[in-house]
Amino acid sequence: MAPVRVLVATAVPAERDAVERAFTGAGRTVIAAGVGPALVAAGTATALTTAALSGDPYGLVVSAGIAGGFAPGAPVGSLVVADEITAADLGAETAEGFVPVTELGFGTVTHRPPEALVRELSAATGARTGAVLTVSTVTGTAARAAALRARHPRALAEAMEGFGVAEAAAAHGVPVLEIRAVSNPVGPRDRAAWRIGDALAALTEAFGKIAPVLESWNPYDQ
Ligand SMILES: O=C(O)c1cccc(C(=O)CC[C@H]2O[C@@H](n3cnc4c(=O)[nH]cnc43)[C@H](O)[C@@H]2O)c1
Repeated sequence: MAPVRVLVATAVPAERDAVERAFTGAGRTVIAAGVGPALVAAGTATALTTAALSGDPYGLVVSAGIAGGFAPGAPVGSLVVADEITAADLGAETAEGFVPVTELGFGTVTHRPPEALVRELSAATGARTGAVLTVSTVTGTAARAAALRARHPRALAEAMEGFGVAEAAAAHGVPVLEIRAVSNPVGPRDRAAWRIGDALAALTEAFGKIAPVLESWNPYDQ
């Protein structure tokens, strides 16, 4: 069986380049589709549609990049593979607190990557597995971090694109993964302390280990 074609969607060129350093070749595409769920969803959907129309569709989509990590589960420098990709701020604020769109009768807030593949990638890379939240606003206070953790006790990391990538993949019936290297703790804002270089190096190392796993992955073995 031929390997599935893989589309990796990152936010910014530095993340794209970090992935491409270890993940290139036939059937592998890495794009920098922009910051935030809407822009990355548009870029991912466009790439998926173009490939499908050309008769060579992708069989797997991966959201990848750096992220904030929730303490103590995901320290700076660690790697996270999502077993759940959840939109954390898609809903309504009410007097009783946040209500997700699903409770308002709309859409979805969670996508689940293929379980067996998540296990294999975690074994190959040493990554932690858990929920990765998608937010439109980077958390900047301890109070917000605590509120997110209270609503999502399984959350290991937050980033800004995973759910957008997953929505585009779901619209095409293609499975999705999210892989994040932690550059900063989720909490009080200290942008100068983000360890971006270390996280990008961890991302490159991870994709070197991920490549052979995806090469031999059978999508019917979910
Ligand atoms: O300035 C640079 O050199 C640089 C290199 C690579 C990436 C960046 C970014 O700023 C990427 C933004 C991207 O990172 C994710 N991210 C990282 N930490 C968090 C966080 O604590 N909360 C939410 N998102 C985070 C996010 O996906 C952004 O798109 C800069």
